Formats: sequence, C-alpha cells, structure tokens
Amino acid sequence: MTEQHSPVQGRDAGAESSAPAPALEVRDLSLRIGGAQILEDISLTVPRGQIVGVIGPNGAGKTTLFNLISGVLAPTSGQVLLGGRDLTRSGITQRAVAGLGRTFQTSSLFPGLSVHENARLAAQVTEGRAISLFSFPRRGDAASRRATALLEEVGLGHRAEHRAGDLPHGDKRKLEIAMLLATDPEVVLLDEPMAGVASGDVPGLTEVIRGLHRDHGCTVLMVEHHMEVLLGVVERVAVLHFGHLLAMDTPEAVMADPTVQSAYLGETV
Ligand SMILES: Nc1ncnc2c1ncn2[C@@H]1O[C@H](COP(=O)(O)OP(=O)(O)OP(=O)(O)O)[C@@H](O)[C@H]1O
Repeated sequence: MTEQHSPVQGRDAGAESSAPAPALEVRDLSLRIGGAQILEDISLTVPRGQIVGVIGPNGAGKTTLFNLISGVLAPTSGQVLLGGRDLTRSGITQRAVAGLGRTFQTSSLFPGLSVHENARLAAQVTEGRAISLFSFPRRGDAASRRATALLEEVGLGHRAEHRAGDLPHGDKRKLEIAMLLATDPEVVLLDEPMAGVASGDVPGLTEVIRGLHRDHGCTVLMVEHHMEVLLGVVERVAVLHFGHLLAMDTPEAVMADPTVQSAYLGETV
C-alpha cells in the first residue's frame, strides 16, 4: 500500500483517511495506575485488512495497549472501537464475539491436551457449543473437521496427536493462531509471536501470520521485537515510547524519523 509520507511525530499518520469505519480505532486512550501514567492519549486507526506493527522499548506500554484493546484492562479515559462500534465498556467475551482475537506473550494453550484437542475446543466456540472435552467428539464432527483443516493450514497437521505442551515454541504459536482462526476473528492482536521461537522456525511462522491477512482478510496489530520479521510483514508501524504514541507511519518513514531514532533506535534496529 502506498501512503503519503508525512511528518510522523506523535500522531497516527493514517488517521485522516476518509475510508469507512476502520477495523480498529483507539481514541485518546489513557491508563493511570496509582501515580503512574502507563499510557497517555493514544490515538490510532487500523484500516480493514491492514497489518500494523507496534514497537517500543521494554516498558513502553505495548502489552498494556493490547490489554486495553482486548478488555483485560479498563482505560482511565478514551475509547476503543471495533468496526466503528464503541466497545470501551464491553468485556473480553463481548469483544471476542464482536470479532476481536488475541494471542498472549506467554502461551495460552492447554499443555496436557493434544494439538487437535486444543484446536477443537476453539472450534467448538464458533460452533456455538459449550467448551467440553467430554462431549465424545468424533473425528467427523464439524468442530473436529474445522480443527483438522486449520491445523493443516498452519502446518501442524502432522502433529495433531502430539501433546501441546511438548511442541517447540514456533509450533505453539502456530497452534495459537489456528485456535484464533477457529473463532473467525476480524481483528487479531499478536503479542510477540516470535518470542522464544527458534530461528529456523521463524520463516514458517511468518508465513502463517501473512496468511491471517492474505487468506482470511484479518486486520492484524502485532507487537514484535524481531524487527526483521516485523518490517517484512507490516504496512505501518506504531512507535510507543514511555506510554506515548511517538509515531505511526510506513516502516520506511518511521525508521527515517529522527525522533524515533533518538528515542527508540538508540538500540540497533
Ligand atoms: N498493573 C500495573 N501496575 C503498575 N505498573 C504497571 C502495571 N502494568 C504495567 N505497568 C507498567 O507499565 C509500563 C508498561 O508496561 P508494558 O508491559 O505494557 O510494556 P511493554 O512495552 O509491553 O514492555 P515489554 O516490551 O517489556 O513487554 C511498565 O513500566 C510497567 O512496569
């Protein structure tokens, strides 16, 4: 996507788009805990189908932003909108029903269950059935078929019967993405998907992330410290610094921005 490069300091350079309601919009979002201002006046928009990266030094507020968007935390002020709908006061489940999916920094799998059982539980939610391992699933039921198809799609078909807890990190992440896909999300938040993943598994996982966008039309917001991966996948990058949005623009514009370089890229990118 080509975008006019404009000065990027302190604002979302895509926020003035006249497109219909963006898939995700955050307006003046702030969080204060005790005396600490964790996030302050964050505003950004993510158009439908775009992949946006979120970067920033440790403690910049990236995970907190995800927690506010997904409803894990309530903001002190500001709004979160999904497809133009204000979900600021909605709980985690309501946001999931509205089309928001999320992975966490730490794995959220059931480690003692098989890969297929994990995927099937996620698929059961979409089938509108209560999550249950005790419903005597048959290989042929709809949730099982969907789980099998999604595992094939992310390249885990051959591991379906493995214990999820025994998977290497890269495969755990793929399984989490298969489970996300089982819920048909429109907007996906990925929190450091490459964390702990062996370098040899990075290209395969990167392809799975691209597939979220390419094959499922998902809008993706992705925190990632692995800059090579991030810059190769995203269309825009949001830079957080001490709880503020320092910039949001194309990777090229952000990387060339002296403010970003001095504030964040003192570390090598
Ligand atoms: N519940 C809390 N109470 C007080 N301070 C908090 C709380 N949660 C987060 N913080 C602080 O808010 C800041 C932002 O934390 P956050 O985890 O969002 O950063 P991050 O950018 O995701 O960091 P990292 O890259 O290390 O994961 C940090 O200084 C953190 O210590």
